[in-house]
Amino acid sequence: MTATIAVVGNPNAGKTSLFNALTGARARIGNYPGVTVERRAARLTLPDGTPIDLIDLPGAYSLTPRSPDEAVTRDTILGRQPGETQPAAMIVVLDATNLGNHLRFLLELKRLGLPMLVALNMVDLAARDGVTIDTAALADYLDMPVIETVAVRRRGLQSLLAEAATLLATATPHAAAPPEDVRTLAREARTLASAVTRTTGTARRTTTRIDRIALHPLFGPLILAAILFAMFQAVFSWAEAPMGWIETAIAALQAQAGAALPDGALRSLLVDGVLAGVGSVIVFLPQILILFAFILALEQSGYMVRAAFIMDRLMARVGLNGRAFIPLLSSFACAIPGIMATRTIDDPKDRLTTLLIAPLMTCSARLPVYAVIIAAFIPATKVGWFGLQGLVMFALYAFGVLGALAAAFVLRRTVTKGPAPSFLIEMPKYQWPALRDFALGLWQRAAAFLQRAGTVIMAVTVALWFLSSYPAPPAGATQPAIDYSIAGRLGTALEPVFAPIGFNREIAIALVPGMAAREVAVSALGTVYALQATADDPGTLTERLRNAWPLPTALAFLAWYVFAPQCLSTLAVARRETNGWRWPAFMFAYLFAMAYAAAGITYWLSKALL
Ligand SMILES: Nc1nc2c(ncn2[C@@H]2O[C@H](COP(=O)(O)OP(=O)(O)OP(=O)(O)O)[C@@H](O)[C@H]2O)c(=O)[nH]1
Ligand SMILES: [Mg+2]
Repeated sequence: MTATIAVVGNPNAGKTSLFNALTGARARIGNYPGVTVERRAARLTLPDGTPIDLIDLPGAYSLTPRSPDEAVTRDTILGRQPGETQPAAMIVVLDATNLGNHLRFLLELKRLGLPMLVALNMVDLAARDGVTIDTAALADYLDMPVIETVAVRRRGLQSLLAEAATLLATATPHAAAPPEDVRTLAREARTLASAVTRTTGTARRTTTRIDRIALHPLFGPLILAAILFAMFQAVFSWAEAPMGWIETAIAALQAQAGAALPDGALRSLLVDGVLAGVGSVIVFLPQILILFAFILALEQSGYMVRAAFIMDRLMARVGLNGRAFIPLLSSFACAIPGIMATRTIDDPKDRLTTLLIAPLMTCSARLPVYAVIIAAFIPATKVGWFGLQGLVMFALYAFGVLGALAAAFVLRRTVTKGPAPSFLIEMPKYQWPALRDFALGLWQRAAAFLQRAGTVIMAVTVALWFLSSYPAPPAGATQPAIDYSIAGRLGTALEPVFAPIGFNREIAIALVPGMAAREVAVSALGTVYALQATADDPGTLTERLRNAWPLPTALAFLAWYVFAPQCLSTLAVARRETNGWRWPAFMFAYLFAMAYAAAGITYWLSKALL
């Protein structure tokens, strides 16, 4: 059997960066504690030819877990994970700039008696801070190899692997020592750290200086608001040109396919189904990339945790702590990693609340929905310095956040009642995002988006095209063809449910496949309206919507999507994370009620006012 080596250490020490560098894996990294929440393994060959399985683990402070992710780490190290044996050895990753704290966990691990070696990581940042470490003395004291590494620059990896090979070949496990009191270990760690560390006066100066402004009680929140605001303005203004190119390309493809194929079902499937549907989603790639670029920069620079800290006071008002802010901010990308990130929250009720409100954060799949409607109904004028479209987008995100806070407020007083949790989190050091990781992260998101467009969205769109085209209308039919189709009838059946909130039959049709993925609502509208269009109408989806929907309907549709309970994958992940259908069912129900109410209120109010 292949031996396993576990990569262990405190949160944010650079374990996953090291794991990626050693195995070529592409696991998520970020400059804040709690990025990795699951174990992950990859095969690797040591210099002497031995194959091993390297296991990346969630960061932990000790073998006494405080949250579900730390429990995974303990169970893996102790060999308690079902179907797994204890690792043959451990690579303990230490942050060279934070030895005093990180050595404590190492000293605790050492008592287990497993062969160990130390990756003294982030020595580049230590040097920046004027910190040097006497590696030989540290190795001597600990009685194990200590190798300096810079995981993000792939420095020290060869020596690390060579030592790992020697360790596996020669070391025999010691007898385990009984666990030691935490305080004794902490004292030993601090003494050891100061004995091997030389500091010139500049330590952590940069970070402290930036934090004096970034965490300032007045400037802090202003800076955070400005960053988020700039993000939404950028999503609109920077993406405009590339979106135009993609639109032109798709229109050209449609024209070519239309000219090349004879009039009939195949042409309609390709032009009105696949190209109109999938094309209407792909157009949003530039916007999604800009959004992700901002989120990645926030995650990797170290600002994310500051944002959580600034938000803590507001979060406390609704009964959550700042810790919850990180999963919630990740949910701007997608609720699924957001929900998984709640594993780092120690208090179960706090965790459940965060998990239940995560879908209210506007995920990137909702961006196309918002953008289509905004482009169709909100004029591209300027309000002062800002574009009106960007402002509306910002407002929609803000409504999502306010909805989440309101939901948390109510939940914490009813179903997830419990004591107010305290907020304790380590502030990471600021640093520029590593270009390679940044580019890779962006590429992964783009690939995932295009893959969804090519699989789920394409499949659902094609299915919808069939349902909207068949049965074909009888000869001499007077009504539009879609009236006779299965989807048309389904839409007509659902219409009464949605008519009170201003939704028409086409929206009712689009909402059903939109459960698969939220963007599908856009591709579905693209297909449904393309099928309804007459042959000599070359309009885009935007133009078609503008003609077909009154403004109150469009606004109600936006309001619906702020709260929409859709996306089956989110419900499935909620089921997995809460071990049952009870909470996902609750989540669906309360989100549906909120969406319905919000859309209804928006519809009737705007109808009365406009
Ligand atoms: N300058 C520098 N940055 C590093 C080094 N290793 C990792 N980083 C950065 O440190 C941050 C944390 O890296 P991760 O690999 O996600 O840390 P982790 O230990 O897996 O963190 P958790 O999964 O949260 O426990 C990232 O922003 C990395 O880019 C290093 O040697 N030098
Ligand atoms: Mg990690």
